[in-house]
Amino acid sequence: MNVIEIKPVTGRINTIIRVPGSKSYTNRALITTALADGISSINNALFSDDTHYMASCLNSLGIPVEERKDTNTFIVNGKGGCIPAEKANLFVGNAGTAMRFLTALLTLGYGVYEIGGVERMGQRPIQDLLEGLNQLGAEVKSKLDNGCPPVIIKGKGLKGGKAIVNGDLSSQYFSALLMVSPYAENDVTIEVKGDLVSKRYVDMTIDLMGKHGVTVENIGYKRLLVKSGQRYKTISYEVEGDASAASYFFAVAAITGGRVRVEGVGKDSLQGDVQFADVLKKMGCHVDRGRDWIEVSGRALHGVDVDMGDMPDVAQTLAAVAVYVKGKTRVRNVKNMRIKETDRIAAVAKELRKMGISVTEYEDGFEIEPSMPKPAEIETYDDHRMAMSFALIGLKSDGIFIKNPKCVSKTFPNYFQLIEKLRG
Ligand SMILES: O=C(O)C1=C[C@@H](OP(=O)(O)O)[C@@H](O)[C@H](O)C1
Ligand SMILES: C=C(OP(=O)(O)O)C(=O)O
Repeated sequence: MNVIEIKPVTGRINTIIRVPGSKSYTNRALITTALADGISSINNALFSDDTHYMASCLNSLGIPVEERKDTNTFIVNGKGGCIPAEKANLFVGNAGTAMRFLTALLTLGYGVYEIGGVERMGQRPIQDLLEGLNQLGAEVKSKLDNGCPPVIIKGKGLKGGKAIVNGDLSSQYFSALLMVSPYAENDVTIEVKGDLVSKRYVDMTIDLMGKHGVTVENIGYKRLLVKSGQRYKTISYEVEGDASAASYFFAVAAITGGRVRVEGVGKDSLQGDVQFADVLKKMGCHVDRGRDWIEVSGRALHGVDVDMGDMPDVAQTLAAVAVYVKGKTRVRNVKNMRIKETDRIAAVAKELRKMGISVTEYEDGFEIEPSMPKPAEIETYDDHRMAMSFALIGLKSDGIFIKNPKCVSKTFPNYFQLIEKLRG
């Protein structure tokens, strides 16, 4: 495991950058185009661990996915709702979307399938999705009976009907259910028990399904209705830039007092993480938006008290910014950060404390009382977002080292090259 030092920037940063395609849209599109009948292309796709796991699983299932590296395109030869393989043992690393979406996809097959991942994947809950699928007539279970992967799917087609699913852990369960529902024998009604977390990801799913000509009725995130018999049309799909990836560059502007325009994601994006720019605005940054870009300029900043329930993946980015502002920052309503790549609330608190910063940990978030960070070697817990966020702190203070920086390959393989390029 190697370690890199992030050195402070010297001059003022004033730059334009383009971030890779969205992980969430790329992995959704791999599923929906696999279900369409014939050739689709996914352009400006993200090429990273999470999307490679998804693509290689589809290939193992007999659904050909070709990677064109020169153009960041996936060419998918969809099988119209059929899963050619009758047996497969799939590995998805720590890709939550691949695990959840493939579990649902395989209920449409006829065969026996197993999906597993790295050790941490074996601690990330999936029981609510399994119960939802079983209510729709599937036969899926947690192999070790602990509500977590590996999962076993005895494919026999999906009947449809009504499923009542807890909304408080992950929106990915709902995206997974929605994407396969048109291929169920009967109409599907999904009832959300409690309040749904990460709602914007469900909007993204419905939006992409719409691009294929499939409609979903969303009744206030309480009931989701999908008519059976709808079929995904093949598409040539342009993936927009990844808003979570963009957050690190907005934070660069905020922390260093510079100006960064990120191209590839703009004012009409449905990605919840674009709201990170609004949080920075609340802290005192200047924010501009165009059709295909968002620009942040740093100013003197102050702490905020924010609900990040619609953007859990950028709460760590905010933690890095919070170190350099005046006054406390409180992040709320992101309890499910604890079940992601690591327990992200505990990890943020522990690593900031190493730098001498005072942090209060809550069940649903954290509060940071800023002070000048002391030199520290930061543990990243194999969490790409720990590595990417905590590196930002090093752009303004000496002696910040990041352990295992390669873990950024989960969603952003060239992250550190882009950060280095900012120095000009
Ligand atoms: O649907 C998606 O693409 C995602 C949903 C979110 O997960 P939860 O719904 O589990 O919060 C997010 O954290 C993840 O990175 C991607
Ligand atoms: C939580 C994340 O990923 P996933 O749940 O898709 O593994 C993430 O990318 O921050």
